[in-house]
Amino acid sequence: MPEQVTTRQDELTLERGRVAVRYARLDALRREKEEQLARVRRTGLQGSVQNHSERDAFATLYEDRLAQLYAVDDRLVFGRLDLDPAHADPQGSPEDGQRYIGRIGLTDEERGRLLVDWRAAEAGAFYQATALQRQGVRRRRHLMLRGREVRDLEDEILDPQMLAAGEASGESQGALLAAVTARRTGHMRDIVATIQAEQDALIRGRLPGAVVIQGGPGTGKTAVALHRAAYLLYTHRERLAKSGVLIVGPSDGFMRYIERVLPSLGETGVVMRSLGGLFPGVQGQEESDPRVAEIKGRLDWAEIIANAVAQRQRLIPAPRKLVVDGTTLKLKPGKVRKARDKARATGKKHNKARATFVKILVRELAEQLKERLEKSAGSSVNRDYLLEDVRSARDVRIALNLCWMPMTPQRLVEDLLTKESTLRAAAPWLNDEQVRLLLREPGAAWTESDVPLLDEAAELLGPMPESGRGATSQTQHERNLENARATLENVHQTLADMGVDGVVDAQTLAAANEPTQTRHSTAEQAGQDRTWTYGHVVVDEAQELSPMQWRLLARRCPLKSFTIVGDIAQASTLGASRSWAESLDPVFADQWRQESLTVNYRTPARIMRWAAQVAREAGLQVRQPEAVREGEHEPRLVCRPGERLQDVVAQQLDDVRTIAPQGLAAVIVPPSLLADTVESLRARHGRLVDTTPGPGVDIVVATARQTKGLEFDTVVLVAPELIVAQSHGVVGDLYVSMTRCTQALRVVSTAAPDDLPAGLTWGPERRH
Ligand SMILES: Nc1ncnc2c1ncn2[C@@H]1O[C@H](COP(=O)(O)OP(=O)(O)OP(=O)(O)O)[C@@H](O)[C@H]1O
Repeated sequence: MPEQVTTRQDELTLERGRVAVRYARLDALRREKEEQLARVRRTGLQGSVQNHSERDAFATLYEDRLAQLYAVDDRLVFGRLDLDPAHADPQGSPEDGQRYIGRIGLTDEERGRLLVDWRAAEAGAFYQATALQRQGVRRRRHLMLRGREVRDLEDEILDPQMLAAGEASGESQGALLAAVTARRTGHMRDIVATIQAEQDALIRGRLPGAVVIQGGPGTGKTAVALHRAAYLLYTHRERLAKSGVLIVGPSDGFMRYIERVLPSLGETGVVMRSLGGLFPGVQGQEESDPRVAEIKGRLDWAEIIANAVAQRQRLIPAPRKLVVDGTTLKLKPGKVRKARDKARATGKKHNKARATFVKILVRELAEQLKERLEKSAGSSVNRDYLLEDVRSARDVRIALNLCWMPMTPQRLVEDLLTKESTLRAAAPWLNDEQVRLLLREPGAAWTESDVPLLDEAAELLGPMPESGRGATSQTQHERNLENARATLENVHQTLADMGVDGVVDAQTLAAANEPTQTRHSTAEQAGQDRTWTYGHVVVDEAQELSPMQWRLLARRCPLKSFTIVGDIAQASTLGASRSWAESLDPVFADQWRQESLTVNYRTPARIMRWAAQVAREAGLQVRQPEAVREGEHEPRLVCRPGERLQDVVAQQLDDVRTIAPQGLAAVIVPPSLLADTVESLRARHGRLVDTTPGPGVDIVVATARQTKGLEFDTVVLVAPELIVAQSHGVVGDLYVSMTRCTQALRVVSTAAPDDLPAGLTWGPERRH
């Protein structure tokens, strides 16, 4: 035994030295880039526009590279492959036949390979090789670092000859188990060191087309989706750096939970948005009534919005008198109809087609004016001089606006949702109850289910007519873009000569030249532009999306290159689909494929069995994923009819926190109990309690909906019967809540056991 300990110590010492070499190279590169950046900035503001563009292009490049070099500091290196000679790096590495895998690729001064980026093809074997299919790998070594320090290592021997030579095999579960049992912080961590083979195959899947990844709770769907985004950006950088990748999640809380994963993988160029944030300038809040969300999610809204727009192109029932410069003219119904038909026939959007409508009628009115003036003056008048008089006359403006008003999407949707007659006219098939549910007070905050309606409206209305200033700046923008393109040809050659990697595109550079704007990256520009089309879209918790939300997303990526992850059984919205085909066929026809993930890395098996039982009792078809560990703590149902609910909650929370004293606990409540529970627990625990995870927060109190996608060490789930009732009988929310913990679960209720959702009370060991 002492012999083995010594060997292991030797290996650890060896690896510490080698890892230190890689960090030294990282530090050297940072210094180098910092100096280059400082030098570029020092070049000052003199010179031509072209010089500025070049300087800015270099500066952007160095800044991006520096951000990446700083982002990968934590656990830079995590793996080593020992290879058969035939598979060794042709480029060579300082340690012959050994390949180190890390967050980014690094080479030394002699261009020897110090570190292989985990996304490179040569790193694939680290995740995929098995004893049966070695892919040239003799040994796979996991290096476990904390910060820069190598704390431990773990070997997996795949080559039988090495085993025969006395090397211990090891199943390499240690790194994985350490990762899945680690304390939760409220922020998702990357899984780059322990990606499993079935996950890796999905991460490296091809770019075109739509893939939906179905998996039960905790199977790593979110992790896979994010690592796939990083992989695609690395592998298809030329294409995706210009068009960008959009990542969509269910809520802002969820987006905060995942926001650090991609930067830790060295990627910052993605646009991340919750469903409520997909329309620039609007932050839609959660729709409080699920029935309203369901109605607004129906595909009917494409027709309702189209009707509403068409109804803004009005006819007049009888001739209307208009005074222009003291002369009375007549706006005739037949002429208005003709102008409307012609404007519609242009096929342009409402705000643009309006110009045709106005032009025709102004011309017609000018003709009338000409005739009148000629009659009274007895001499001929040039109609062209009269056009401006007619156009700017107050009566004319009012009359034409009433017929064809330029309109913002916000105004159109606001009118629909606040004026009963407008709503009924656009959607005559809605019944009284539906109309009652939809109507709201003017000025009410936008909700996330309004967002696709606004987008639909924007699609049909088009931008508002541009002011003169806007038009000029558009021309200026085009000029800048042209200039940027010319510059780039020059710059890319210089960069290539210098051996610097990275991409700057013309859009980014053009934005840099626009003095009134702050400089925006591709991601920032994309996020602010509704009509931006992305190269790839990642959708998480996709089972919740309504048909209207899918319609919006399809518009954001006409190439239909999507990674969609979700779990049909976790659906909790009223209109959620019962199958992927129901959701995806209307958008992707047969151009999508389904994959699945089968192993739960979060929830212990003993908790998962209980959750699956509850789901099945409610008629959900759940395929219980195999859990990586059984777990140490039996989940408990604490049913105390007649007691004060908040007392039981407080007591169970204290109890469960002893299991993971440093950990993150969640108290998951039905919406009706949120405020009371926060108040009661704040009175006991003060600032440790909050409604979202954050620094200094040990206890998160939230509804099931708000905890979707998140995870905690321990969970106290309160009043399951109310959670189901307040989701209108849908059991998805309860199922989600039961699967959020990594260690221990308590389900607390003061209702009679018979009133609890089916499946919760089975197994006498759960009654306490
Ligand atoms: N290969 C892995 N190595 C280490 N941890 C992993 C691995 N795969 C998943 N995990 C961890 O398991 C937990 C669950 O992952 P994730 O949130 O991606 O699952 P999910 O399928 O999206 O869950 P849900 O649908 O229940 O929200 C996370 O903490 C994640 O980091």
